[in-house]
Amino acid sequence: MKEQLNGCSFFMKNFYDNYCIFAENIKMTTTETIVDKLPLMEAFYTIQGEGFYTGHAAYFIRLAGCDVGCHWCDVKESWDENLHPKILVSDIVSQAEDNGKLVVITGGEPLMWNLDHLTSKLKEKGIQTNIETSGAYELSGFWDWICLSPKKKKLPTQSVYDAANELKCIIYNHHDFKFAEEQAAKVNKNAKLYLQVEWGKKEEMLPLVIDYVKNNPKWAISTQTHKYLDIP
Ligand SMILES: C[S@@+](CC[C@H](N)C(=O)[O-])C[C@H]1O[C@@H](n2cnc3c(N)ncnc32)[C@H](O)[C@@H]1O
Ligand SMILES: Nc1nc2[nH]cc(C(=O)O)c2c(=O)[nH]1
Ligand code: SF4
Ligand SMILES: [Mg+2]
Repeated sequence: MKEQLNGCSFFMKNFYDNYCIFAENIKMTTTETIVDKLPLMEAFYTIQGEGFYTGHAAYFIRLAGCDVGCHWCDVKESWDENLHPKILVSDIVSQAEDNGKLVVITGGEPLMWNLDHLTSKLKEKGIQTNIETSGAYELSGFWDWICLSPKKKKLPTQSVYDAANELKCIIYNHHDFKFAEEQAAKVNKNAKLYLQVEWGKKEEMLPLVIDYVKNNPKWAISTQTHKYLDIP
């Protein structure tokens, strides 16, 4: 019996050691090989124009690639990742270091890529990491602030509903108010709630958004202030 137990614990220890080596290898592969480069459309230092951080200086890193297909998207040039160069994460981070203390990762849909490596390197440099995402892919990365802007065409994953700090719903038509309420019911209860009018529909829809927020004060208005300020 004792021999059997000894054998068993030897087996378990061996299994555990091998598992740790296996897990470490996977970690190394994802960190070093798969995501040492990311498709970058542009990076620019500006003022956050939307949501909770409106008005704060921020360095925007716009990763390329998106398959969600919003017909009113204001950055369709980002959709095809093949049109943009793959840049070393170390170079993206060193550029960010020269441009303030807050980075916003956007796109395209940034969560198409595993963002663990990029965000851990930014955090190592003491930079705050915020993300703008539709939530259509599983959450990766280490975040100080997550802005979830859900889209009907490709709904968010549970991982993003659970971790979001703000929910920013775009109002293009009347049905979008209903969709916004459905999304508010799915996001974690601490998330701040914003309605943002679709830029091309603001003359028609902004008065409705203003009335809606006055009648439903759990919501606040987010406007694309950078477009009024005529900055990037
Ligand atoms: C270009 S998207 C990139 C990040 C991510 N794909 C997403 O949709 O959240 C950045 C933000 O702009 C919003 N947005 C895009 N086009 C817009 C438009 N025409 N009017 C208002 N907001 C818009 C998105 O909903 C999102 O909150
Ligand atoms: N100034 C400024 N603020 C922004 N907030 C979210 C943006 C985005 O495109 O993700 C954006 C942007 O493109 N410019
Ligand atoms: S998910 Fe974001 S980047 Fe993709 S089409 Fe919609 S607004 Fe544009
Ligand atoms: Mg924008």
